[in-house]
Amino acid sequence: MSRVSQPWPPVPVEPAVPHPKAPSPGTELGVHFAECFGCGDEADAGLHLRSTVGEGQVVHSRFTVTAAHQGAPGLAHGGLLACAFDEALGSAVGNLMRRPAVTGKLETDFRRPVPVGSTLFIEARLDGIAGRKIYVSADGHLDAEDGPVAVSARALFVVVGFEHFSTHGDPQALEKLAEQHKKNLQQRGERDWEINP
Ligand SMILES: CCCCCCCCCCCCCCCC(=O)SCCNC(=O)CCNC(=O)[C@H](O)C(C)(C)COP(=O)(O)OP(=O)(O)OC[C@H]1O[C@@H](n2cnc3c(N)ncnc32)[C@H](O)[C@@H]1OP(=O)(O)O
Repeated sequence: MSRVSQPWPPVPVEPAVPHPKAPSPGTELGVHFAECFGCGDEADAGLHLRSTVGEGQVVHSRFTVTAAHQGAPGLAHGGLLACAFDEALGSAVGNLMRRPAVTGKLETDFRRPVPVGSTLFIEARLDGIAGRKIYVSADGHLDAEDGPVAVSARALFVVVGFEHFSTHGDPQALEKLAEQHKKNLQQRGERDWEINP
């Protein structure tokens, strides 16, 4: 099987213009939900991924691979790396577009092994939007922002209504998420999001 990839985005798109109230470059984004496996500080074995807004339509994320993330001895599990990209890409979509969206499709290219103890620096970017479909991609650099690319990913996020989470998820935990979001905005001196942006 070759690494030659299909055109991306796979359909004609409009530029994915960040929301006028999107956090500005340099903003540390904080945890979006304390129990989130990707970023939550209450998820002990989680990835504890941290993200910062970059220039343009980019979010920079990073996480350090621990023994809890192993597949083969001393090496990160590929599924966990995919999880990190899901989180990093979702963070770019949620924070820059300020629209609730879920992952519809996520593909990963694993190019180099990622050892325990290494830090992956993930640069995620918005590639375009077509109706409710938001296309994003990311590269994960080993141990430095300009380190060798170990993993790349592409994903489609689909914009959903808030009822997606209240209908299918845990409404009580959803309140916790809303509180966390408010706290993050207050810490950044910003106002709350609009439900209908
Ligand atoms: C608000 C402020 C935020 C503030 C700041 C928050 C920060 C926030 C950080 C979050 C960071 C966490 C990031 C983790 C994010 C997850 O991990 S989300 C969890 C994993 N994903 C899921 O559970 C989704 C499960 N799937 C579903 O619920 C439904 O299939 C979907 C994706 C909502 C789509 O269903 P639907 O709404 O009925 O829409 P549907 O017509 O089927 O699809 C819409 C379009 O997408 C296309 N499509 C859908 N799936 C696919 C696919 N797999 N392949 C190709 N095309 C597809 C369809 O063909 C269709 O295209 P068009 O016909 O419009 O051209």
